[in-house]
Amino acid sequence: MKDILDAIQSPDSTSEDFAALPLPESYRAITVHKDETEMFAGLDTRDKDPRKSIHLDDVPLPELGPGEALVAVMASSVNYNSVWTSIFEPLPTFGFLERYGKLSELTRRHDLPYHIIGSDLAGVVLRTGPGVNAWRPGDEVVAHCLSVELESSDGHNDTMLDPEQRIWGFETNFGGLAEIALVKSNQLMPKPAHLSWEEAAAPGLVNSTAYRQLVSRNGADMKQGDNVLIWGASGGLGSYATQFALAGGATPICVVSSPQKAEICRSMGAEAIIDRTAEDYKFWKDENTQDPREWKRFGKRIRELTGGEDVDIVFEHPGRETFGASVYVTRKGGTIVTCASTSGYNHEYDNRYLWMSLKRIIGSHFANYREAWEANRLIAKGKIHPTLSKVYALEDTGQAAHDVHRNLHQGKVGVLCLAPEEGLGVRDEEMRARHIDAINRFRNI
Ligand SMILES: C/C=C/C(=O)SCCNC(=O)CCNC(=O)[C@H](O)C(C)(C)COP(=O)(O)OP(=O)(O)OC[C@H]1O[C@@H](n2cnc3c(N)ncnc32)[C@H](O)[C@@H]1OP(=O)(O)O
Ligand SMILES: NC(=O)C1=CN([C@@H]2O[C@H](COP(=O)(O)OP(=O)(O)OC[C@H]3O[C@@H](n4cnc5c(N)ncnc54)[C@H](OP(=O)(O)O)[C@@H]3O)[C@@H](O)[C@H]2O)C=CC1
Repeated sequence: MKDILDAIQSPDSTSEDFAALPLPESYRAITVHKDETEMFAGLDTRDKDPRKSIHLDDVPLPELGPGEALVAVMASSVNYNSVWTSIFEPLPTFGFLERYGKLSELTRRHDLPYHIIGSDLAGVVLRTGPGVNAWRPGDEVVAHCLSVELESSDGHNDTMLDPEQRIWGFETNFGGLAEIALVKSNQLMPKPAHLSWEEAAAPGLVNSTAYRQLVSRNGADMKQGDNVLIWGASGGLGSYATQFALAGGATPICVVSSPQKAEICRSMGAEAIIDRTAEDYKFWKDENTQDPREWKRFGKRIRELTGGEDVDIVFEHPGRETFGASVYVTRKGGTIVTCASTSGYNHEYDNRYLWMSLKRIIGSHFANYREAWEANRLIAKGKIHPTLSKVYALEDTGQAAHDVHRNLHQGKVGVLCLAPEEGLGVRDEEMRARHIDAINRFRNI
């Protein structure tokens, strides 16, 4: 592993040097264990502690197949899907690996008693399998997390519709929270040159998801002048949705839960901000009953902030707790676009406000390769910036996931894998200098 790291850090290394490097038989990886999926049985979601289920193991290097690449991972990031994996909710991910393992001789590699998790990476290609022409050993890359087979016609207009669509490092094995990752080569994209490894690894999953959900024609198809209500506007998804709204000429109405988070949104350029804690919205009277008067109070507050307008788009992901309010406050003909249900997946809303006002609910999930590429291109051009706040060592991934689970973080949380320290991997210092304040906006807050 030391030779790999030396090659990555030497400016003189060529593609041939990387191709000639011997690969280790094993590597360090963040895992959950199949024999521990019941460890939190009976506990409330909040009390399930990722620090107990997340392990740092030495694992054997997987065999490289056609169309695949082995990547030396310099840095990764914590996504909420790794929180779900680590608390075995809503399902243990081993069922996904078992199902994938049944698909073919090659996919059987994924069905193991341990799951190497993580759906982001920035690093360097070490080897490519047969049939890979677009990438070579030595290429500096980031990886998006869409894994598809594309053997069915269904996925050929939009690869997210492939029946064998999976999220790498969640529904497949050999994810990014490790020293080496196995990806399909059509997950690879160029690493933005002005960013360090950990900065480059931070946007991937959430930036691509927010791009499809908000900007793409497959999502809400946001246009100039739209009012966009963004839940968790300084969180993983929300910090990119806020940037997309501002960059696209829309008006974000940012919902956050503290003055500090409100300040972060303000520093991104947002003006309309709602602190849901300070304003104490209680959309549910009890576990089964919502309070439409609270939806209305929330809607009035939005109108105050917009000069009397309702929102064209709601960027939804909290789910059960907020969904009734989200449907209510959307303007006539507007769109609620949802990609998650953090607070519960059985949503309830008053359907009269949907059909009578001709609103639409759109389901959105990650992004196809083109959408992920376009989202990454915006990062590479310095039009959208990473929202990295804190960086952990690989062995502290459990603590990092715990922070995200408990909503103690801002923006994105990074993890150093092979990178020995923060700040390495910047290839375009001049461009970096132009954007340094925006790049550092979330750091250490
Ligand atoms: C990028 C980051 C993303 C995120 O962070 S997202 C947040 C994290 N992700 C999640 O929380 C999602 C986790 N996944 C799940 O909870 C489950 O994954 C799903 C609920 C999405 C699906 O559950 P399942 O049991 O895998 O799917 P079924 O479709 O219910 O399949 C079970 C059997 O039911 C059959 N079936 C499906 N649709 C129908 C139908 N319309 N009529 C009759 N049968 C149907 C299937 O074929 C299959 O059958 P057979 O077991 O024999 O293969
Ligand atoms: N389908 C897909 O492709 C994707 C789905 N996801 C899912 O989206 C969800 C959010 O992910 P991500 O943004 O990375 O997570 P984060 O935890 O980084 O951010 C979410 C933010 O939402 C806000 N929030 C959380 N719970 C509630 C609630 N009950 N009511 C109102 N606001 C709430 C919080 O902000 P505050 O406290 O400031 O209000 C929180 O910071 C997760 O469930 C994740 O699995 C994520 C990426 C892709």
